[in-house]
Amino acid sequence: MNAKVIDHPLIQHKLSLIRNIHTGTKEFRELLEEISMLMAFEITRDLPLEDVEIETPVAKCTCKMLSGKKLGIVPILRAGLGMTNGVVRLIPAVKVGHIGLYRDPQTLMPVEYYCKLPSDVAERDFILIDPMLATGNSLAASIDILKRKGAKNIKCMCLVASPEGIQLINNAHPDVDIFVAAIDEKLNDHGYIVPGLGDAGDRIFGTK
Ligand SMILES: O=P(O)(O)OC[C@H]1O[C@H](OP(=O)(O)OP(=O)(O)O)[C@H](O)[C@@H]1O
Ligand SMILES: O=c1cc[nH]c(=O)[nH]1
Ligand SMILES: [Mg+2]
Repeated sequence: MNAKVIDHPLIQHKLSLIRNIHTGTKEFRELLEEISMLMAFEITRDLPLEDVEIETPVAKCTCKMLSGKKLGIVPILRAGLGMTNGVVRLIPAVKVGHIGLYRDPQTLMPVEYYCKLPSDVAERDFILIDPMLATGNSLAASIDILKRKGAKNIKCMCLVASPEGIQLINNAHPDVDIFVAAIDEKLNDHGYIVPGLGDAGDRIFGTK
């Protein structure tokens, strides 16, 4: 299974606060941004480094810096926006694409309404961002879009996943690694993750 649970205590603590029905919009947003930053720290741990010569106030030395690998992040609208700033704060020069999808409540299938990606998709490694991986249909469709445009190296960053969603991505896109803060128990009859955190988009933007 290409799913890794990032079980750092700080992430787990903040996730529990986020799940709480009594956590309001302001706190929800702040916590989600903090968790995103912590998750991005782990997801980027294999970024390549190169040697550079640096002169400190004391001596010259050989140090490590990022080798300049081209990276892009792609939040899936709307809820993915809630995890974007945390990553951008960690990687300030990262290019940001957007894929707009909403899940039809009857069919649970994604409906695409927007797509704007960096022009050099084929040259970049991507992190797709969406807090909720429920049926997996939205994430699978987004991976399809990125691959059709030429992306070859895609990772996914989700806050909470269902076992069903992870299975679907593994079957459809076995080359794609998924990083999550938690794998919950199941989906309910309406395709919501149980226990989950409710509707992530509504909780981030205060629309319900
Ligand atoms: O795995 P799935 O079954 O496809 O469900 C997950 C999708 O549902 C939510 O978005 P939603 O459709 O509510 O749109 P929103 O972000 O605009 O609220 C969530 O942010 C995912 O994109
Ligand atoms: O539990 C879920 C499932 C889909 N979308 C959400 O925001 N939450
Ligand atoms: Mg929603």
